[in-house]
Amino acid sequence: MSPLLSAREVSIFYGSNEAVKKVNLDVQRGTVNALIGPSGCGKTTFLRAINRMHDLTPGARVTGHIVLDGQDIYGPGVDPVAMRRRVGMVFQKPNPFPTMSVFDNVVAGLKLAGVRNRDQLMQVAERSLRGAALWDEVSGRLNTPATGLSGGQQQRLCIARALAVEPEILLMDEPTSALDPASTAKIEDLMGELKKMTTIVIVTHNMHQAARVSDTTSFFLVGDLVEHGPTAQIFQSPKDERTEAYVSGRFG
Ligand SMILES: Nc1ncnc2c1ncn2[C@@H]1O[C@H](COP(=O)(O)OP(=O)(O)OP(=O)(O)O)[C@@H](O)[C@H]1O
Repeated sequence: MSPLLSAREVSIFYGSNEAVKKVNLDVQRGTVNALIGPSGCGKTTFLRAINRMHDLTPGARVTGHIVLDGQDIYGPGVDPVAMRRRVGMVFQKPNPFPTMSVFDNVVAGLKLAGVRNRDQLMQVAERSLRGAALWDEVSGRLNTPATGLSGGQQQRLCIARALAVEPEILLMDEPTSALDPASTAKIEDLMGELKKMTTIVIVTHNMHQAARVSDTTSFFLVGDLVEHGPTAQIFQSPKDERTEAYVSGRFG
């Protein structure tokens, strides 16, 4: 099957600084893909390019091609707002809409798209909250403020919010780095279920996490994609000695 996402010769510049250098990467449908590497190597920069977030950063420039399900997202005539609807994003720190209830947070994207039918919104809210393994904890408090949830619950709420609009791909930028170990474990457990619904690209600093949750791993080093392959191979028998040094904890 053709990959869901193909990056071809993708370079990303901040002014004259080339933070990502001619990256080629394929992501298969229904998989979890981890981006690993030391601080400042370009993982987040690459992730954000998949959502055209650099359009909003003054001085940032993306060259090359990122093809999502057959469409070059940087192609002429592509509307970035429409394109971003196909891509979900979960950030490092949970960022629920603070003035909204749990329910309104989950269905915010649908409401923005004009859906008003209460039954339909309820169905989507339940499906998304179940998908994010949060339903049982919040089904009795859907109309209470989202800010009343714990940090881990807020992050799963953000995952539910992303799932509600059925993204083709879900980008997660260190989604557990602000969470305690129990909440982290819950989100890691969730990954296997999430990939039945969508395709995931996750940036993580935590190599154990990458090894636990991902099918493929990409190792970045100062802007280069040094090695990409099945996670077991990257961690147990990497081909490049720099990957070997990193995954065995000798630097980074
Ligand atoms: N908005 C920005 N403006 C200018 N330079 C930036 C910007 N964002 C990132 N950079 C630079 O681009 C390079 C890659 O940064 P990036 O945040 O993508 O790395 P990272 O691998 O995600 O790091 P970390 O693991 O610390 O989050 C770094 O040299 C960083 O300083």
